[in-house]
Amino acid sequence: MEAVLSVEHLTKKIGARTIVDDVSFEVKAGEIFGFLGPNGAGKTTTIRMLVGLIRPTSGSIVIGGYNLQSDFLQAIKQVGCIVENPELYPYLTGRENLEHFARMIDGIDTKRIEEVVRLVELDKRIDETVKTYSLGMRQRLGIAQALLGDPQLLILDEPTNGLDPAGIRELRAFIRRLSQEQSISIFISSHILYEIQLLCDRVAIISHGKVLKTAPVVQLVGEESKVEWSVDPLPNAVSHLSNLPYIKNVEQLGKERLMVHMPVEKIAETNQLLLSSKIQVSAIRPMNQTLEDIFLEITGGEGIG
Ligand SMILES: Nc1ncnc2c1ncn2[C@@H]1O[C@H](COP(=O)(O)OP(=O)(O)OP(=O)(O)O)[C@@H](O)[C@H]1O
Repeated sequence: MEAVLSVEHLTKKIGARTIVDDVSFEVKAGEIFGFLGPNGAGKTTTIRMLVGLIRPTSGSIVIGGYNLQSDFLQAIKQVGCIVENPELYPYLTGRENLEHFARMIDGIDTKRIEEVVRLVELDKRIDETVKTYSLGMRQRLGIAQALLGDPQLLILDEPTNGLDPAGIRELRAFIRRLSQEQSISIFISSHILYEIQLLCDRVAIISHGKVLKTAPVVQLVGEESKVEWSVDPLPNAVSHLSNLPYIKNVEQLGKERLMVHMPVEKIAETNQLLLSSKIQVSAIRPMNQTLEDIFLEITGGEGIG
């Protein structure tokens, strides 16, 4: 699949500190790509480089085939973004805000404004002042503004920050619809693992300025599973399970309960084996592994900030 954004060996040093350290990843056409890391990991600094707000110390950024360093204007035309909060004028209406930003981009007519308003589903409220909007509506107006120039890539920095759970759900559904209905790739940064897990196709995990892993979300979540087993007698079960090559870890939870790190597809086979060894199995509960667990594993137990 074609890459809409290609980042290679991106590094940003500020003074003696390396804030972004040799970061490489690709965002493919049509995908929702998650950029996941704790506070202070270097996400915003990376995004500020992606949209040309600050210069990389080294490395390259290619957007829609254009190199950001050597072909800045063409490259930047391919991107719509909201870094931190969308900048909106509260005393103007939603439409007036869009008209204002449209004046700064060549070739945006009222038809395009109507289109983006429909896309972000603000038709009914677009002629009201922004100060009457909820935070979720402001976010959507910000996204409308980012979409004005019909970009190939939309970059959203922590878009759910400050939203309530209903607002987060709404924004998630909206982003998914946007990705399905428009030919646009979406890059979302977040420190909320659950968000990325629910929304993204692929994810890069960043910590201390370095990308630790890039993988499809399903692969990450599927790779590692925890299964809780209720067994009796427990010591026999532990010794049998510990000898199986596909079992990574066996943790004792209670007198009869074990948490076993294993592939979900091996549950039936393992159950047979325990039963044939006269071990009673009274319950098997696969736990939903979250990206949080995976993050902790990759970073060797470091918190998520
Ligand atoms: N101009 C700067 N001068 C010095 N340090 C900086 C500068 N900009 C960022 N940093 C530091 O670089 C680190 C990464 O910051 P960045 O904002 O990119 O992280 P982040 O992953 O976006 O986290 P957050 O979600 O908290 O914004 C932080 O420790 C921050 O204090």
